[in-house]
Amino acid sequence: RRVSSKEVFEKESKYAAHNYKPLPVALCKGKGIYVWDVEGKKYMDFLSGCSANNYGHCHPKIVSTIQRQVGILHHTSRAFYNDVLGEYCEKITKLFGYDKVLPMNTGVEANDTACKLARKWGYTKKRIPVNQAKIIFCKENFFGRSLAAISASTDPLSFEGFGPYMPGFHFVPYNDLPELEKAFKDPTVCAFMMEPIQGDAGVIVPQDGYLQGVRKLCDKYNVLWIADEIQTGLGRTGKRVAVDYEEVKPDILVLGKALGGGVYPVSACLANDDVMLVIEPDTHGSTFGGNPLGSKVAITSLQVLEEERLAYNATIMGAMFREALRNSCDQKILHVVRGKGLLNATVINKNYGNAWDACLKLKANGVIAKQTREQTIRFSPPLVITKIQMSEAIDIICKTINGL
Ligand SMILES: Cc1ncc(COP(=O)(O)O)c(/C=N/[C@H]2C[C@@H](C(=O)O)C[C@H]2C(=C(F)F)C(F)(F)F)c1O
Repeated sequence: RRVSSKEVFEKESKYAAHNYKPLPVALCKGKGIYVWDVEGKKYMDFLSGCSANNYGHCHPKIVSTIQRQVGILHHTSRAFYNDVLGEYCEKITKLFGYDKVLPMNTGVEANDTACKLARKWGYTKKRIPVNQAKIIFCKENFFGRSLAAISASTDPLSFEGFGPYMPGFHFVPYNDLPELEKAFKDPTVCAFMMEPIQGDAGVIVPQDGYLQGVRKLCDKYNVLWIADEIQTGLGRTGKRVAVDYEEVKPDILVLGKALGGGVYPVSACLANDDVMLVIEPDTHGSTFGGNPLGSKVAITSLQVLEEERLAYNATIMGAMFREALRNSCDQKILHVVRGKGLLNATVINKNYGNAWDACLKLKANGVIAKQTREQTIRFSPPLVITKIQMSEAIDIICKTINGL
């Protein structure tokens, strides 16, 4: 007998920490953009596992890669070499145009690694007095849930009750170059970490030219630019990485989520030798970072991204999505549609209820998505979505929104 949704909800509530309040849907199967719940109901996945499932559920090439490699060699630690890591490092550094990669597992680990690299570079190359290095973050940024990451958060939900906080972390408003320049005047600043589009903040797209402005200011004040592309990277915004929109290169590029094909935690910090080589043997690492199983999956995920031209598909499908919602949804109810590629969000006018209630109604109509803020719904389907599937989803979303 298959378990019921109710039993799934109860068991998880009884035995799992209550660190989330999931949408009440119990999934048991996925294929492409579709998922099924335990009662057999089919949904279109418009969250893509927080943008880890860019390639859709159970992509055949990714599934066969992990099935094959897991039976050959899945973990060695970095105490020894393995025949996959070098191949993966060559592929990812050449694809994104950096000298080297430091392989980690989760997004927050890679961002933490980027901060360690930047501080070490600050002391050895920018001659910042030891333990005085500052890193600048944007208000409303999200880089994970670790103690360092929440020290770089302005969202009480992320940091309240978990102090004391990491010293040397300071804030500027997002999308504000004059404020950023003021902060850079402090010679102890070693880096500026930001998301090219702020995800958790509700898909906040900065003005055109912001990224070029950041690049110029980082050059002028000898500050490392860390771009957190864990959510925006790997085709999600319609480019290989979102910074490609302004043809600028960060000093440290951080990737994660979809890098592991949605089947295995793989994250990465990419940098050139003048930054990367400040880390010497045995001064940083992790048990699973660079393991052959995750590395093999990452090779395949990068292949799929390129072969299936998923960034281009995200551009086309994203434009179709925003166009349709702007034209077919009642503007009284839905007055904002924003994003790039297939990273989009809408804001529901609070006279028509909140985003959570809207997501419950979307679920009833066959689309599952999640709110990021009280009134904001993020829509981020897998990048493999087709025109027919997108038009079907648009019909459901518009019907639901107009019926709020
Ligand atoms: C830009 C960026 N940088 C680093 C990380 C950390 O990566 P991680 O350590 O999780 O692998 C994330 C992770 N984002 C996830 C985590 C999840 C949760 O509730 O924690 C909420 C979710 C999320 C947020 F926050 F915005 C979204 F993707 F749904 F949109 C991220 O988005």
